[in-house]
Amino acid sequence: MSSAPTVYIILYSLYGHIYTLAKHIQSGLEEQGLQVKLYQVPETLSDDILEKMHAAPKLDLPIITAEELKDADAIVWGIPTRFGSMPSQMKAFLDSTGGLWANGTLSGKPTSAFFSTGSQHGGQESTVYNLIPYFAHHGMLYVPLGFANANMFDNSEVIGSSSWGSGTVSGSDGSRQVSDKEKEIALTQAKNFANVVISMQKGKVTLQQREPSSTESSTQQSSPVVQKEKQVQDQPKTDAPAAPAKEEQTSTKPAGSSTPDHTKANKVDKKEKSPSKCFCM
Ligand SMILES: Cc1cc2nc3c(=O)[nH]c(=O)nc-3n(C[C@H](O)[C@H](O)[C@H](O)COP(=O)(O)O)c2cc1C
Repeated sequence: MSSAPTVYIILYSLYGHIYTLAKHIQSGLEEQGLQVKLYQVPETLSDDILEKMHAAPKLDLPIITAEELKDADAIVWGIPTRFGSMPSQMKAFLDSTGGLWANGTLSGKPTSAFFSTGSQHGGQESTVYNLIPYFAHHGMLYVPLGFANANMFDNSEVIGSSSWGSGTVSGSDGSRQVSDKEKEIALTQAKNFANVVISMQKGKVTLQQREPSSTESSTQQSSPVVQKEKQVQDQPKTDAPAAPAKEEQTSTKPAGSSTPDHTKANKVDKKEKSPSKCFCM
């Protein structure tokens, strides 16, 4: 693991504000020596509807697929607010990551996010609340911004951002552009996030050097589905049938006996052997 970590910035941007912020996040990450790839999530609205919404021309960015996420060392999400929440385009993409969840593919990857709202109090913070469950379920490591930039204490003008991530305020008609202070906050977020990603990479290398065979298990936890399957595979196979439940009830085994209770073990065994069904691909 000698090359620089690769960060994916994955965004949805209808009027360009998130894209502008993304370019600053990208600069901040690259300044710290990271490789960055920008992607947009698939559009779910028809051209007809997009025209009625006065959407800007589609961004010239590759469209991300869930499968591609496995190649990212870290992921930063760019999210414009919709009714205090994330847009359905972003949610639809995140909902397509069930297969990755089942395999624990994203577990342990650092992640962060930045936001855009039309108004100052339009829900940058509530938007992130809808995002964090996805990170938690995947086992991703969410890195917030904190109050890491002095502009966040400046109340003399409208400034987007919160402790959860940098942000901009586009104005209700989209005419306000990302301000210099918001750009500075985005840069701070990117640099701090880059430091986390770099530190984690160094930690992984150190672990690899110490215990080469166990790096995988010590740095990345597999998902419950994978663990459950492994548990079933690892269980000793026995041809002995489970003892009848009646026997367990009438057992006269003395208290404190060190003899293993096979009756009980067999009962658990039987239960565990019915593999869980996964709702994902
Ligand atoms: C359907 C819809 C719902 C929106 N809901 C909100 C909202 O709840 N709060 C808010 O401040 N802005 C809201 N906006 C404004 C967008 O957040 C704003 O256009 C966006 O952040 C601009 O980012 P972009 O230029 O990257 O598309 C909404 C816009 C649309 C189209």
